[in-house]
Amino acid sequence: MNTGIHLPTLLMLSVALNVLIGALLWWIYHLRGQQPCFRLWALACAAFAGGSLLAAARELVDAPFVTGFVALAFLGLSPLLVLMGLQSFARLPLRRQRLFRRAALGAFAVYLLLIGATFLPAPTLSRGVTALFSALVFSIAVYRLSVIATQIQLPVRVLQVLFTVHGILMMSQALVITVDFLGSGVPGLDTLLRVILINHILLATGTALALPLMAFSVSENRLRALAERDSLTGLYNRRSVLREGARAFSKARAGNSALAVLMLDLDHFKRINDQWGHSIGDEVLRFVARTLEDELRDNDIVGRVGGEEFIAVLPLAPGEDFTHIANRLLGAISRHGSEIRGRHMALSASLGGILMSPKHRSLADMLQEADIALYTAKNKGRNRAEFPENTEQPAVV
Ligand SMILES: Nc1nc2c(ncn2[C@@H]2O[C@H](COP(=O)(O)OP(=O)(O)OP(=O)(O)O)[C@@H](O)[C@H]2O)c(=O)[nH]1
Repeated sequence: MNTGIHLPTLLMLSVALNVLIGALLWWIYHLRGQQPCFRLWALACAAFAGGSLLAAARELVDAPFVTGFVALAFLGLSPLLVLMGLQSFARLPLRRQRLFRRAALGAFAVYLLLIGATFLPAPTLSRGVTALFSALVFSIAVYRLSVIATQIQLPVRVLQVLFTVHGILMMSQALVITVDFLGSGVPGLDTLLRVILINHILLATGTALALPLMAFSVSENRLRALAERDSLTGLYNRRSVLREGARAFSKARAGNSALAVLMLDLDHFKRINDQWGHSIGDEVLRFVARTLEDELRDNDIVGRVGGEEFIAVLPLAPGEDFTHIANRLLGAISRHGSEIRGRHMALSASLGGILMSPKHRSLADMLQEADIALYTAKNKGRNRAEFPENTEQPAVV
């Protein structure tokens, strides 16, 4: 079977690309505060390029130790360095990182022993060992990726596919070589190995390109979370909830649909801090955030806008009564908040709620009225909700 691909050209192209990407990763390593994953991935590219060059030199020079054993050592090291980079990128606790590094070094030592033991009597078998080792490393890398980040789907999925296909390819190579070694004979072995090699080269180059893409997407996500989220509760911060709320306001106006704004403030929160300490106070704030998330829907917009003050912007279905939702929230807070981390406390909140009407020109108008309603709720004794446009519906908590 003619693959139609000139292998030496493809090999040289891939070596050149890996050297270039490796240099880029090394540069990024220095630019980005020496994040170790970039150095490890740069070294992985170098190991792949070096191993490929040495293996290719087999045709030109008669130095089997260098073009065989050393080349295979580099080619096995390359996926291991990719995995070590992923491990470091995942920001695991230091103890687990150290444990993994030791396990990786141990596995590499065993690998070197195996290729060393098989190289002289059966050089082809040592290539099978490299393939098997790479397949194992790729399987672990697929698992590691699934744990890394759940928010950024695409680049992680691309890498997972690359690793999976690469793992399967390497496993097939190991199987083909073993079957042939055991004397069963594989028809067209050379062509088969050549096809596997071509795909191996393409996949390795693809991985080198996808790794920085994945790293940047994750960093971008982390930065965005820092800029948009309240670090204590994970809810939107003031800026984001106002921005998203304003968007929902415009959408509701344009679509002539209903929208409500709720402003919620915990009652006597200072007393909780004073009595139980700040860390329990923080726990209470996290509890309220979780309660809001659980009680509200996915398309509702919720944020923490001050110490113990929260805002929710609720797009409503036709005819939906938002006062029920508001009272349900207050009920959930006082019911489930009676015990936090084993401490009995009478947690409650006050709420001001407002329904969008034609007089509101912006979200700010609604917030202003919701704030006044909240103030009224506090003045009327707290633990209640006030709705200026719905005064016939008393707040029941
Ligand atoms: N634990 C914790 N406390 C905070 C945080 N931000 C603000 N606070 C505290 O929240 C308390 C707010 O107190 P006040 O504004 O007097 O409000 P309050 O005690 O809830 O009284 P009312 O709102 O009138 O019912 C202060 O003690 C702040 O120190 C935070 O992030 N964590």
